[in-house]
Amino acid sequence: MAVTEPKKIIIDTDPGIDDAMAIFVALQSPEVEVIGLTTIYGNVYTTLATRNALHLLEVAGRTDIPVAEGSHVTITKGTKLRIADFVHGADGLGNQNFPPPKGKPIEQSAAAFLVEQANLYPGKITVVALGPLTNIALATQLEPAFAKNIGQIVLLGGAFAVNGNVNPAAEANIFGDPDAADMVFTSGADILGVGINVTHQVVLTDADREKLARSNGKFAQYLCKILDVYFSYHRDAYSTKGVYLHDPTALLAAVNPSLITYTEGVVRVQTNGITRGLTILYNKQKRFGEVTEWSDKPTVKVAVTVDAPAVVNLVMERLMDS
Ligand SMILES: O=c1[nH]cnc2c1ncn2[C@@H]1O[C@H](CO)[C@@H](O)[C@H]1O
Repeated sequence: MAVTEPKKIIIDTDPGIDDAMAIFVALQSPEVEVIGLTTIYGNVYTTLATRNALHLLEVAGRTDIPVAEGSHVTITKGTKLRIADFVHGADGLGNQNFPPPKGKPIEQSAAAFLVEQANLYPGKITVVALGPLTNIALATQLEPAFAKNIGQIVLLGGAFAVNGNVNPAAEANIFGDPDAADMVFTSGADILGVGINVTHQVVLTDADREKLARSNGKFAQYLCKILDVYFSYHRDAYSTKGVYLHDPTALLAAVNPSLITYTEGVVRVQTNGITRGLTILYNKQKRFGEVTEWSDKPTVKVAVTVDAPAVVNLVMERLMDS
């Protein structure tokens, strides 16, 4: 029997409670091999994202996985960042005051690590991007062949034909660095965008959390501790009975593409004005008579539907079986 090699993935992350969940699910997924974490601002500042990434790997007993620290500023060197500590707690991990990690990030920057790995394993690496897209955009600037060399980029970002979660126009990861997002979407890489139009269908309920709490799984137990802040944010902000599994859904779309369906088209990102961060997919159903900002740009995949019960089940199973 032919044994299929696990898919090599690099998770670009801003941990973050749902990031922690996605990282743990990835470590429990035999279909993939996590070859590195790269860090970015978003849910927390980049320095704290690095600290949390190292901490999560220590919790998992996987300090063999390198962490490369990413950018502290946007692709246009912007320093006024929007940090979602009100979603994840001031420490990004549910205000638990975890001790500082013992480990350190590698010397290489996130962008340099991404470029190096894509060159080492051309066409073989999947980047799962769970935060603003600055590091990926930097990688395309550092190495013009990056878009060609990287296997796939599965990114959590955008709100396709629905309201955003920062404001009615914009989703948080795209809003974090719209210029970088537009560069990545038009880079020519094989991209699958998973937006909140899809992830808002994937809800972990109170009953699911109680089931996690009753299990002996190491990751399930850890997550139950940090999930409180995430649940109370959702109770205040939405009328959903539970929390959205944004990052785990994007991760599982990379692990098992049959969990989602997608459409194809050209995505551009609004980079200024009141709709800064808006993602617009041109679905190619109309042949426009004139040249538009979408003309002659590379096509990407955008997720349309998700098997939400299957995603929730997989997340639960893998966290409980740890
Ligand atoms: O309401 C929100 N504002 C800002 N960020 C959010 C909100 N809800 C979730 N996230 C975070 O942003 C990504 C999804 O857009 C997820 O990583 C999630 O943790």
